[in-house]
Amino acid sequence: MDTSDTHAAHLERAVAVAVANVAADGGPFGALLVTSDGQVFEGANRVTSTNDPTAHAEVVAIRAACAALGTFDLRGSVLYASCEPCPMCLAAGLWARVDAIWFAADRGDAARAGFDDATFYEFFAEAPEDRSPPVRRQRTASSGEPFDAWRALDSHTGY
Ligand SMILES: Nc1nc2[nH]cnc2c(=O)[nH]1
Repeated sequence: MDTSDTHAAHLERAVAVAVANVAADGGPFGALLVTSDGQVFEGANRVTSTNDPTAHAEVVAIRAACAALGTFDLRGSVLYASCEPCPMCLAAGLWARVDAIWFAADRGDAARAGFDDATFYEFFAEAPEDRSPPVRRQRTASSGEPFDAWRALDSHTGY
């Protein structure tokens, strides 16, 4: 059973990864993915160094764990982040099926350092028709075909 000391120790490490990443010209974000058997996978923000806007610390940690473990399902794992996950990272944690997410600093702290995490949460709080940039549906004749093909295939790998 994880104690609050365990969570604090993992968060301290995520924060240390974030601080070290600043000196390496990366964003001030670090994350740890800890599996149920205690394996630890670290991620540091790599957005500017790899020209990848999705390379947030949490996503980097999830990708490292999935690549090393050979799975897309991290059930039983816990994601620790130096800062509250942005909506993308939160969704990545959901898709990875992690059991819990813990964070240290919050979206307000990130905003004070010039990051848009809080702004992007506000995007989802807006009514869909008021969101900017707009996200609009355009039905097409073939839009159902991918799901038809998926349902028709007995051997598909669900996730
Ligand atoms: N939590 C988090 N927020 C961010 N905002 C910009 N980059 C990041 C990141 O790597 N992690």
